Amino acid sequence: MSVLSTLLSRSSTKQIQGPGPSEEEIQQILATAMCAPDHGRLRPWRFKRIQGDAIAQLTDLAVKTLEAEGKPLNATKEKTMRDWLARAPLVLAVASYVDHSNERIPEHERMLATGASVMNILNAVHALGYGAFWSTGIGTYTQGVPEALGFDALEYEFLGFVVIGSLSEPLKPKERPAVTDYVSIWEPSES
Ligand SMILES: Cc1cc2nc3c(=O)[nH]c(=O)nc-3n(C[C@H](O)[C@H](O)[C@H](O)COP(=O)(O)O)c2cc1C
Repeated sequence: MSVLSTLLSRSSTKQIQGPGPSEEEIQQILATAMCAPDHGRLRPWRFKRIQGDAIAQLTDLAVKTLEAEGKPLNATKEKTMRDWLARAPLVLAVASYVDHSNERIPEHERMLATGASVMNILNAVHALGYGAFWSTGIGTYTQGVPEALGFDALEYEFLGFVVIGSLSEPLKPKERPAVTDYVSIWEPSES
């Protein structure tokens, strides 16, 4: 597949299963994250690899923390999340390092760089024939889950999880919006 066909055919999926990418493939996927655009070379992206038994522990942690912080999942949502994560061979937790000492580059630019690094990951996962889904569920918006992963809220903006695995069914082509609905040509006024 050409690079452009890869970019144009990517879509997010939760229809995944084991096995996950090999260690060599994981290194290739993560290397693409390091190629994201990055104002000031701040390298704000941070990832934690969560694999094997640690995924079940993350799932329990998310359920318990959401409950303890007054945002419990209902039974259906809990089951859906548990079933999905039980099939996942690899989860990446994503955070952006805030670096309060740097006043030159606004924080939103660091978050954009981290977002771009995740986009590279999603595309690399797809290029290698795997599936992925970026989620800000799984207790992302709690205090306890990011903290347990080592992403203290004072230093990091926690941006959720990328759940990765082999496709359990082929990706369905997805209808995408027309470019013209979102892009126009600027015509400067003559005055
Ligand atoms: C930062 C971020 C967080 C997201 N969190 C969720 C989420 O918690 N739940 C969800 O259903 N989709 C979430 N999405 C959307 C999916 O990851 C996915 O992009 C969406 O289903 C559209 O699929 P596509 O990537 O094939 O266009 C999130 C997307 C982004 C960029």
